[in-house]
Amino acid sequence: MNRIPVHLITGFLGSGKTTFLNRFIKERLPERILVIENECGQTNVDGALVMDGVEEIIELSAGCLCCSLSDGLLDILYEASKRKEQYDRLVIETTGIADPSSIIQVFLQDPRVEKVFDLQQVICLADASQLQSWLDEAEEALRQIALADSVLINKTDKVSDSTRSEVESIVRGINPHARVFAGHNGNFPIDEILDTGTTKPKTVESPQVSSHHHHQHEVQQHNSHKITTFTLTFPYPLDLNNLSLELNRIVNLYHDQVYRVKGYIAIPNYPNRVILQSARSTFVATDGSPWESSIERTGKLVFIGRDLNKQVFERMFNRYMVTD
Ligand SMILES: Nc1nc2c(ncn2[C@@H]2O[C@H](COP(=O)(O)OP(=O)(O)OP(=O)(O)O)[C@@H](O)[C@H]2O)c(=O)[nH]1
Repeated sequence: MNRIPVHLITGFLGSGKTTFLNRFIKERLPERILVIENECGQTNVDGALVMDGVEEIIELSAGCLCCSLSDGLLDILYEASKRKEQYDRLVIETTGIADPSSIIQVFLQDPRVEKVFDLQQVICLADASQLQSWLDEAEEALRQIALADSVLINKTDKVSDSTRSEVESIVRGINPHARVFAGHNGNFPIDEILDTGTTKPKTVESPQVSSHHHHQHEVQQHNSHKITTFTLTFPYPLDLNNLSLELNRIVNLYHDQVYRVKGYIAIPNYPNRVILQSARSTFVATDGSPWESSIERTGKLVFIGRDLNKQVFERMFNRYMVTD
């Protein structure tokens, strides 16, 4: 069954989420896009703007997501899933102060949701003129960048070229795995953005490190923000049955430190890549694209978190490598 593609739009207050969303909707016409707005309190000025150009407006009685974010979202998604013939895509716009991991979790954890919806991208808008100060003030701004598949640096018309490149390097420092685009008034290449994400070959799935370079991983640390991100690569398939216990252990032990893990692995005698991911909660394994016969069955997992020691994780995972 074809699942509904879902795109999560995050970004700090006033960064241009709604402006981008409006462009997105116009560009994807005649697709029907269901928009879920996560506005605290007011429902909602943005809603009217966003619906402009959408063929069908679906009223969801479950109401606004508000502050009990994930619970509200689940109800809304259950309701939206009953009417899935009425739209082609789902876009969720979060409030500026949301920590996206709780929303990502909902898509990974709930089997009823997972069956119908496919969270394909986390897209983060960043205001080029404000990002530095938001990062200094708010942990959520940092997480939004850290967890994004694409970061759209918006409002470049308001800054000099040098500020713009400074902002770009801050973003890349926090999240070296994201694709970074710069632009203004929400004007960004939608098709390229839709080609990023955990399940997209161009980003996580494409083995950028060849299997001949075993264990040469990058370790990136953005010093002022202490976000650590590193990639583990596995030259061989992994024993998923036994690894699962280890994954549960990671979730329990490192709950406060590991924000996001995403990537794919090979498991012995299985024809497809297995996509593994977690957002501060249970790991979820789903079916990925088939292994082409000419390609070695390797794996790659990206970790994003705070003060993580890569070697610890490397040792944990390497125990489950199946080398024969
Ligand atoms: N100068 C300039 N203004 C912009 C740009 N993009 C958006 N704006 C304006 O910035 C303001 C905020 O844009 P929104 O799209 O509402 O931002 P948002 O992230 O949805 O805002 P919240 O929902 O309040 O967090 C609006 O007045 C937009 O017209 C841009 O690239 N340049």
